[in-house]
Amino acid sequence: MRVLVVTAVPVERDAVTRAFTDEPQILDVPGAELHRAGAFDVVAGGAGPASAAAAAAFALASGAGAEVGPGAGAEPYGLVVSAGIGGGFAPDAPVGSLVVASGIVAADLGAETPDGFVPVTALGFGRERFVPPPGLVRDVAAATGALTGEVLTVSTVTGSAGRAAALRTAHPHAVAEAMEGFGVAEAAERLRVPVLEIRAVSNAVGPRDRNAWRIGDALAALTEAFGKLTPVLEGWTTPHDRHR
Ligand SMILES: O=C(O)c1cccc(C(=O)CC[C@H]2O[C@@H](n3cnc4c(=O)[nH]cnc43)[C@H](O)[C@@H]2O)c1
Repeated sequence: MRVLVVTAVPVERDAVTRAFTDEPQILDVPGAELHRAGAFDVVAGGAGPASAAAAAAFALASGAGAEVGPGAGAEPYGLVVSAGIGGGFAPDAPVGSLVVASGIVAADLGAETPDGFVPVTALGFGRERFVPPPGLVRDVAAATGALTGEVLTVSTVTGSAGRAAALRTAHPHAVAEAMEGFGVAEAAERLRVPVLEIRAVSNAVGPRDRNAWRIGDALAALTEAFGKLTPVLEGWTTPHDRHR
């Protein structure tokens, strides 16, 4: 099974491919540059849900997921993974920890009203959550030592204790936030490809302190996690474990 991984920035992409090789094969497909390492095609699609959705959609539609060669079928990608660094909610997800999303949630998609934030579904359209395959989430977490919980997709990085508290009140099962997961999930859903989100925690969600971000440590944790994924994916039986 070929896996598409979507990161925001090139250093995250390279942290993923480094788990397998120092010299990934580079494939230019319309709208995306795929770095191929083993079963993983990795694209740095840009920051934010819109960039991530566009990059994921182009890569998925490119046909690059089709295996070629003797005995191979024309299989599309079997899994899409939104991956990178992220902010962790204290105390559950400390800096340096790894998170696998049990739910991928659009936390700021909706409307502000005098009574507070109203999610898009309460407005009568759209969706606010994708649920990755539960068995795969469990197995990836077990193999990598990751925590599981909801990962919020936000368009604005949280920068205050008040906003962090409000997000946790609205999403009590949230353990992390990042900016791409929901966009990747939207693209994957259109082709009925299962989706995962894996985040290495580089900073705490809360008052902005860019100097405290531990990006190098988080990128190393991401590399280590992807190095442990191959046996998990080889043992995964997709039809029995679909997302909802
Ligand atoms: O400055 C650098 O060297 C650097 C290296 C790697 C990545 C970055 C980024 O800024 C990545 C942005 C990416 O990270 C996610 N992220 C990380 N922390 C948070 C957060 O607290 N809240 C939301 N998103 C976060 C996010 O997915 C960004 O797209 C810089």
